[in-house]
Amino acid sequence: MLPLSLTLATIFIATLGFLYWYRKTRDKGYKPIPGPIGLPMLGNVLQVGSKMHLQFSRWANKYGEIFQIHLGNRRSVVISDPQMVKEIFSNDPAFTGRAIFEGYEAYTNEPLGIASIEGEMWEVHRRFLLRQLRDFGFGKSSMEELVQEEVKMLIAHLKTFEGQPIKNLKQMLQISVLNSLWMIISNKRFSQDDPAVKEMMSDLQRVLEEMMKNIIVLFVPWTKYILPSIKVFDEVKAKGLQFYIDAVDAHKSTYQEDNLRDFIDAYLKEMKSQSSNPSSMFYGDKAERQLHVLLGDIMFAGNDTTATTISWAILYLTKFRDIQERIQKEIHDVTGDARPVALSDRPKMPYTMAVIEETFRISPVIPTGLQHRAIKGREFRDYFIPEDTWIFANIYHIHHDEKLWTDPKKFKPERFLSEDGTVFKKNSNLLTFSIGRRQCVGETLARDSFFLFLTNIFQRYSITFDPEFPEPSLEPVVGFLLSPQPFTIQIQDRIVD
Ligand code: HEM
Repeated sequence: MLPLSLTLATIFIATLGFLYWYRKTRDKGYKPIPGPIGLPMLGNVLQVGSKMHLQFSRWANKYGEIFQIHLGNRRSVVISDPQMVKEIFSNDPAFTGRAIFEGYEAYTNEPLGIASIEGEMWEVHRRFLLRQLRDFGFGKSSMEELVQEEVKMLIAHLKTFEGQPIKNLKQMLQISVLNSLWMIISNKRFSQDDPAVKEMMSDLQRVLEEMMKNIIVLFVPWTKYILPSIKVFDEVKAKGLQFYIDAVDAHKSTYQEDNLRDFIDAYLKEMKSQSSNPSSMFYGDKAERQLHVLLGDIMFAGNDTTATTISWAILYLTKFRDIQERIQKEIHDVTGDARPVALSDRPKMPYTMAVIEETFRISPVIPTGLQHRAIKGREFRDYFIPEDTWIFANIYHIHHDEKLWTDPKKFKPERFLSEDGTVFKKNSNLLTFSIGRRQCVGETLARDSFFLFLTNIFQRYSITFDPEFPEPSLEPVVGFLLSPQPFTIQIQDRIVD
């Protein structure tokens, strides 16, 4: 327990802080940001509970388009109007910061990578990563070819389970998506049965579970002194880091300037070209450590998010057989089921595109986005957002808001189609990948992978729930991501070889 004097001192400082901010806000004529009252030191953490997206939605219904809470001592604002999210995340660079979580860095006391840093290091690496993903042309393969190769392997692997219950489809998808990412990064893939990749997956799972169990440490850092230590995290972090260090070392020893094989080679080239420029972000040992962490960030951000989203779509199509059959008809009409579905088929497949969009809407896997940090105090519309405030986009709420969607709880792809059902219509209220200056850098890759996996799996197989196992509910499992309940399926081959 904390001594009483420390508790009182903390309450005193928090109260002073609040009064200072309140006076500043009132004196300048800013509108106060409404929100629930919290407890000293913990703020609103206990009210948030384990289903943050649902509590954020309840508060949005009560307080409106912007509300304020405290997560421990972190002042946070939550934006629940899509237009406002676009404005705050797009216009002012002051809102592009990220909170640094001490103790969670890969290299102690050195914020590196891309997803959890800010400032020049972030900006330069974000630009570099976007350029590499956009101009992808390492080795001989295009991005589409790499993903198609993984799709083909997965389809062949699934065939070995025909007539049997398949319990671990999500894990198979995770390995396939991991492979396409790892091919881009490191020109290597793993087999579905590779023990190393299975160990990597289960390590990642352990870290996420541990993080979720100890999530309060992120908001109230002093709780690390009273909670069980985050040992698993440290242990797995060291192992994961070593994996990336080994991959970079292997590339360094086989690097050839005129034969760039993958993302690691492209980064090494940039480092070489900046080797006499100490002010460059690609200079020296620090850049090499940055590369290790960057690789981890890309794998972490890209793998589970994409595989979980595809699992959601497979769950919906298995539950709603009429939608599955309609997709299969569209695939047949376009390809004659005589060749794999390609990205260039998309314009001819409005219904499939609508199913993909509806999955992104109803099951956004990162339901409250990644929080931004105000690097400086700034006016925003009629409000003042002080320095160091966290900013959340209330994505799940926006995607389920009855003011924006009819029957938001229903899986209804038609909402993304023209009235006669022939034209796919985007909807700007969809914020699955967030928006603005920190918007997901992997959106194109994720969308391409989703389309290729989904269409080619359903071209080849019809999927039903295994009758021996209970049908899953559509209620999400809330963890680091919003995931579907585990489900067991059977596949029937639709194509005679
Ligand atoms: C369905 C799949 C995916 C979803 C739903 C998703 C969603 C998101 C969201 C909501 C953010 C936070 C944006 C913000 O802070 O405003 C983000 C950031 C990020 N995503 Fe994705 N993502 C997906 C796939 C991928 C893939 C395949 C990659 C691989 C390249 C990737 C790489 C990243 C990175 C590096 C960031 C951090 C960007 C930054 O901080 O500047 N994501 N993603």
